[in-house]
Amino acid sequence: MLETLLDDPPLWLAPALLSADEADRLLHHLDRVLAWERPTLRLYGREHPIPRRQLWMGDPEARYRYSGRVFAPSPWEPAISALRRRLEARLADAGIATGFNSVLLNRYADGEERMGWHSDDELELGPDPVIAAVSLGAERPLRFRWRHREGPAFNVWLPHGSLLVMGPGVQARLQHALLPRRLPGLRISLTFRRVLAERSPDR
Ligand SMILES: O=C(O)CCC(=O)C(=O)O
Ligand SMILES: [Fe+2]
Repeated sequence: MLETLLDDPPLWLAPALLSADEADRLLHHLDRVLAWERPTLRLYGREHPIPRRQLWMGDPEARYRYSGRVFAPSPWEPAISALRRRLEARLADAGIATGFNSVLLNRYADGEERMGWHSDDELELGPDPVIAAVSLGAERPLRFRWRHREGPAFNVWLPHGSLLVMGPGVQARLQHALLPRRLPGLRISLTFRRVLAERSPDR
């Protein structure tokens, strides 16, 4: 069920949170119904469209800062609320407390679309966040590297319908990226988070 990929800090994978049928249906549903956005990032005074599409969703108070801007989340879409309940139940069974109140959805049209190196270590996530990532569509590797070169970089391949859990310490000690690859096919990921209201930006 939950395989341990790394002990310290903990990284867990459930290769089949969803059945292939459920994952297919959810992929096409989300692709069709969501109002996907392609915001721009400001880098050295120039605006660059991000190399993927995305959408923030969550409770109204779960405001989020991203690239110097504050986002108010879209309201929960029913299929995503259902997925949240299901993965929270699965994690509770494994003794992992969550309380997710927001999710970042990422849509990669093909292998060219990507996300660069980062840690999800924004202040509003608190010091040791647990982040749960559901993957749908094309199987691609999430690449990890140690911030202080404690070990070699490694790939985690994320199958259609899988759940990857980044436990306490993963953001502090590692970075991750979805690098471009010559792979065809749409991929959507959902990264569930808990934004702490008292740390949430108020503008
Ligand atoms: O698409 C992925 O699997 C990675 C997404 C990610 O790192 C994020 O949403 O912060
Ligand atoms: Fe991330």
